[in-house]
Amino acid sequence: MLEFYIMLELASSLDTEVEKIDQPSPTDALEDCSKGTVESIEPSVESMESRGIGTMESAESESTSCKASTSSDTENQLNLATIVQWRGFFRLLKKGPGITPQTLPPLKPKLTRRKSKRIRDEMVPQLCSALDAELCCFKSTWKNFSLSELQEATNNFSHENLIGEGGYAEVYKGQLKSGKLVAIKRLTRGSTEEMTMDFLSELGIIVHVDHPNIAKLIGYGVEGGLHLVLQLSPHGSLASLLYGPKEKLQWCIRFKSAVGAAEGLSYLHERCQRRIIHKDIKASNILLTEDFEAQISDFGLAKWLPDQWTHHTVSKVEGTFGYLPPEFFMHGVVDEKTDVYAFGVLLLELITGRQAVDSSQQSLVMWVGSLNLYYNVHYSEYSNDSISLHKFLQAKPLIKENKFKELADPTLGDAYDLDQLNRVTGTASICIHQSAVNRPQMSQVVNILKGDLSCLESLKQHEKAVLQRTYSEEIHDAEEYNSTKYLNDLNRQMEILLGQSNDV
Ligand SMILES: Nc1ncnc2c1ncn2[C@@H]1O[C@H](COP(=O)(O)OP(=O)(O)OP(=O)(O)O)[C@@H](O)[C@H]1O
Repeated sequence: MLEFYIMLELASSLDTEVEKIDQPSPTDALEDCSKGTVESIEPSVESMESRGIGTMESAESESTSCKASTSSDTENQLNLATIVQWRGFFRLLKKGPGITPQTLPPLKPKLTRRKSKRIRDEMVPQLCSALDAELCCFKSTWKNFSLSELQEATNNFSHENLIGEGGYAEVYKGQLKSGKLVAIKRLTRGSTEEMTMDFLSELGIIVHVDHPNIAKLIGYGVEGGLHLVLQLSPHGSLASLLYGPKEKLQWCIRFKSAVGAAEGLSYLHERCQRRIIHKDIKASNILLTEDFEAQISDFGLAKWLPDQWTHHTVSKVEGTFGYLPPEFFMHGVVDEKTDVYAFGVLLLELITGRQAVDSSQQSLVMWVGSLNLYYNVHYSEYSNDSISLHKFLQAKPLIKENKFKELADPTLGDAYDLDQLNRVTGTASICIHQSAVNRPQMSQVVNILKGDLSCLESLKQHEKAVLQRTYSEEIHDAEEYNSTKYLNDLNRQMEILLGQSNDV
């Protein structure tokens, strides 16, 4: 009866709500679901500043690789249903403690009205039943923290407890009554709607993941703002260790975190319940546990892709400058290879100790390119006769000219394992391959980093297959698109985007 009343109440504003679906918004998986909940959250947020320069946004519309058409009635019904569901969800979040599986609204992918209607019609019934089952896995252990508990834990969000700041949030170190140390992420930037999207997106993704290399959520708080309570990573992020005032990172920690982050990404892409694309892999989003195990964090921009979608297309530039691949710039294409490219840039950071974009706005990818240090990888140069990484990399100018010293972080001195450095550099080269199809999958990256090179053979076959299709226009374009053009484009995009972000 109550739901019927809310539906009536909402029906009058439905047109407005439906219109909102076409408007730009930052998150995906839970975006539609969260429409209409914004007013009901009422977070008292202190700061509504615009987002950080390092993270960019512009107007968005999204599409998938699938064709689409349907009636708007179905969509209105879906929209209304999800609005009602999310209102209930937020009431529950406020009430706590814990969320039971039955009370949560199902997740569904974001599908814009114009471009993805048919797939929505086809998918929703399947999704609902599949998701109902999945909701049983929802983490009812998450605790709902009151504002006073969070204030007590953080000494009233004191400046001394501030351990991190991102484009969207402030992160405070806290100690719970039990003595447990936590990190409390308080969403502070963007409009109320944007913060809500981020919050829901992060919750909606984290609920599906469980892996040693993914940050762990302990609970949340929706009183006096939106808060995520996470396990504290005592060493902070890779960025804080690589670029902070602390002692320089030893090579063994760099290598361990590269492997750990690769394992976490491989899990997100290939082994968890959903195909999850993180979309914002970067040094500040890789946290380190007590024993320097890497944990991927910050799922505010993450997307999940249904299996039948080859990729997702966005017209909104979101992510972090310096980590975005060419196909994203050119066509707005998002898929696993978006993360693979960003991971390649992260590897370059670990090797060189240089930021993806430095203070003079120079991109690391361009810097390495301009030094002509790339391996310019062609798998065909790898010979099956001798399955050794040395062979695979031997032909490359970097090794030949013994240029490692130019590339490696000078603070490392000679304190690195040459074999590992070889592997990491070779992996970085193939991850930032300008053509997404030639980048490896993350499970292959894990294998190569660990020294198992058997996947190079399948990459080589794949490369051959791609080359055989050179008559197709698309591939022809890709061939034509040489590294000089790529660097020029990257440069141009950087200027455009910096112009954009400076305008924000
Ligand atoms: N669990 C944690 N333990 C320790 N430090 C953390 C934790 N979570 C976040 N931080 C610190 O806070 C910083 C900002 O966190 P986070 O990246 O989640 O915020 P954000 O606003 O979403 O950032 P972004 O601009 O990348 O989207 C991190 O780079 C890290 O230094």
